[in-house]
Parts: sequence; structure tokens; C-alpha cells
Amino acid sequence: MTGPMLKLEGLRKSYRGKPALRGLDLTIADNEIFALLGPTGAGKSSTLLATAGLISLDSGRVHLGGRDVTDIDPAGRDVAIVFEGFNLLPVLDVKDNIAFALRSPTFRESEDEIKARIGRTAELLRISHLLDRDVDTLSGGERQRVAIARALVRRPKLFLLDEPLSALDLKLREGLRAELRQIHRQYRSTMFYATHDYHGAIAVADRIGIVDGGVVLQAGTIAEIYARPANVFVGKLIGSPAMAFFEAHVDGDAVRITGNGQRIPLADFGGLGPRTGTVLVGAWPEDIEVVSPATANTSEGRIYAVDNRGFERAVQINGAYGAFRKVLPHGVEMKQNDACAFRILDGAAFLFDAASGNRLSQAHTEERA
Ligand SMILES: Nc1ncnc2c1ncn2[C@@H]1O[C@H](COP(=O)(O)OP(=O)(O)OP(=O)(O)O)[C@@H](O)[C@H]1O
Repeated sequence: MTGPMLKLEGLRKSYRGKPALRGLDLTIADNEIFALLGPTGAGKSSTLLATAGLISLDSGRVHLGGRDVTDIDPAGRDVAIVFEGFNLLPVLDVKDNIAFALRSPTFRESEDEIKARIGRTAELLRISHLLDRDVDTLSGGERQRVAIARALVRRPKLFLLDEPLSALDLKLREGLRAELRQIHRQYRSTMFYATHDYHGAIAVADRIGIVDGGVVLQAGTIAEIYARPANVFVGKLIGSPAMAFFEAHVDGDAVRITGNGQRIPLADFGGLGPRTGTVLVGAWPEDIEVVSPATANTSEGRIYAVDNRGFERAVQINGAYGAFRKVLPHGVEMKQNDACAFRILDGAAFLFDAASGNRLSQAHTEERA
């Protein structure tokens, strides 16, 4: 096959007059793991359902493996979908649940082939010992493995996963993410994974797409998105903690963070941006240095909250410019209500339009990300 595995063009879908997809475009390469990341109601499930042919579109085209499948029913699309709710059939045991799709009229595999495939897939997902159990006797994590096995056994061209791990506890989630990558390596299947969890997205995906309001705001590798976040929304969804934003004012040839804060020459933003008025300065928390005591050209703040994350601590720093969160470097001790000072490292700040939220400054080089 040449060209992308999946190409979605201008997808539009309204439910009872309310738009869920508003001209969504997206391209996923063959063999890629692509995560669609967005908040609740962003249109992730609708995008996956439209890809599988399980909802009808108001307009737009779906191309799968170079073929326009917009008017083809789900059985003819060669995609498999795993939903958050597991969609297992409670009246069947594990092996019959896995075999279900292979016994459908579309596949009509021989019973020997079905048995062999179930055996291999069960081994891969470490559920061989569960094959004779009824699905309603399984734990959440076991059910999810069975649901993935059921989709995988068909060896679809495209594997759609809709929040497949969100109901699981952290340890199981991390284990299954690693397994998804392993499955991908062995089967070379293309995976399209919808999630609202940033960590989940970056842990499994080669590229991610940020979706909101039924459109893809930005798609790329995490390094590309770090180097050139398209807008404030993307910055707030990416990173751990997310991008820090500071209210600031353009003052002649520099931008000054509100509250007598750090002054950054406009030239550092590629000379772009307005000559006056309010803007937003953005920076990845890793690029913000806490300086104590305050030195020249820093911003001041106060520790609003300290959040223990096991080996590390994240703090929320509040000031006249707003609030942001940052993981403290080892050895820096700070407690609630302490005064602090910080500065954004040279060349690390981004400039955003305060009204539209769009990035004004040039991209940073990818080496920075
Ligand atoms: N069957 C439906 N009937 C009416 N409205 C719907 C239906 N399905 C989705 N919607 C609405 O369409 C919008 C997009 O929903 P969608 O499920 O695609 O978003 P999502 O990003 O998957 O959200 P979540 O993370 O909560 O699953 C939401 O406003 C949702 O309420």
C-alpha cells in the first residue's frame, strides 16, 4: 500500500442539531500508533465511530488504505474497535468471545484456524488460563485484555481503541500500554487510540493529535508539538505539569510579565507580535528556573500549594500574572506561602495572542523539546 492508512477529510456530524465534528481532518500513516487527545466532548469517540462506519456523517470522506470507504458498511472496512465499556458478550465464555468475529459471515475462518489464532492471541495478552471462564467472572483488567484480544484476533488493517484503559487502575494501565506497544511491534497494525489522558497518549503513540470542538487543532510528534504549540489550548493540554502562561504587556521592544516581572526582548520571539497591549507569555515548566534569592530580571510569586508526587514535589506558584505549576528540582525546599522568584530561560518563552490564544512567536528549534 502506498499513502496513508487513514485519511479523514472534512468530517462533519451533528447530533440533534448540535455539532460534534466540525470539519475534522486527520491523516494516519501505515503502521503508526496515533493518539487522539482531547477533553470530554471534544469529538474523539465520534471520530472513531465515523472511521469504523458506525455513525453516518453529515459530510466528509473517510479513506482507508487508499480506498474511499465513506459509503461502505462497517463489516467491509477491515477495522476493529475496542470501546471503554469492553463490549463483551456476557453469555459466552472468553474463547467464544474472542472467536466471535472470526465466526461471522464476513470472515468464515475454519475452526482449526480459529483455534490457532485464539491460542496465539491469548498468549500474547497473557489470558491463556482464562479461555474457559465466563466473562462476567473476570476482573476489569482481565476483561479489557479479552476485549483487546477479540479485536486483535481479526488482524484488522486498523485497530481503533476508544479510551480502552481509562477504567483500569494505574498499574494495570501502565502494563497494558506496554502490551499495546508490544502487540503493535509484532503485528505491525495501525492503531488509532482516543484518550483524554496526556500520559497515556505519549506513552503509546508515535504521533498525537489534539482535538477540541470537533476539529484537530494540531497533530505531530510530541517533540514537534513541544517545539511549536499551535495555541494556548494545546499548551494547557500538553506537558506534566502543562505549559505555564503569564499575562504580560508589550512595552516598546520588550514584553514584560505583569507585576514588575521578567522582561523579555521582542527579538527573542523573532520580532513578531504586537507593539502594545496585553499578550500571554508561555513556557514549559522545565524551562522555568526557580531562583532564590531573587536576581535581576526575575518574576516574583508565592507558593500556593505543594503537591507530593512521591520522589518529587510539584508546586503551584501564584502571582499578578496568573498561576502555574512546576516540579521542583531536587534539593530546592519550598513550603506553602513561601515567597519565590523565577525566570524563564533565555530563548525558551513563547508569545501568544491574548484574545485568540494563537501562538505569535516563531517555533523553537526541535532540539529544545
Ligand atoms: N448519540 C449522541 N446523541 C447526542 N449527542 C451526542 C451523541 N454522541 C455524542 N454526542 C455529543 O457530541 C459531542 C462529541 O461527543 P464524543 O463522544 O465524540 O466526544 P469525546 O471526545 O469522545 O468525549 P468523551 O471523552 O467524553 O467520550 C459531545 O457534545 C456529545 O455530548
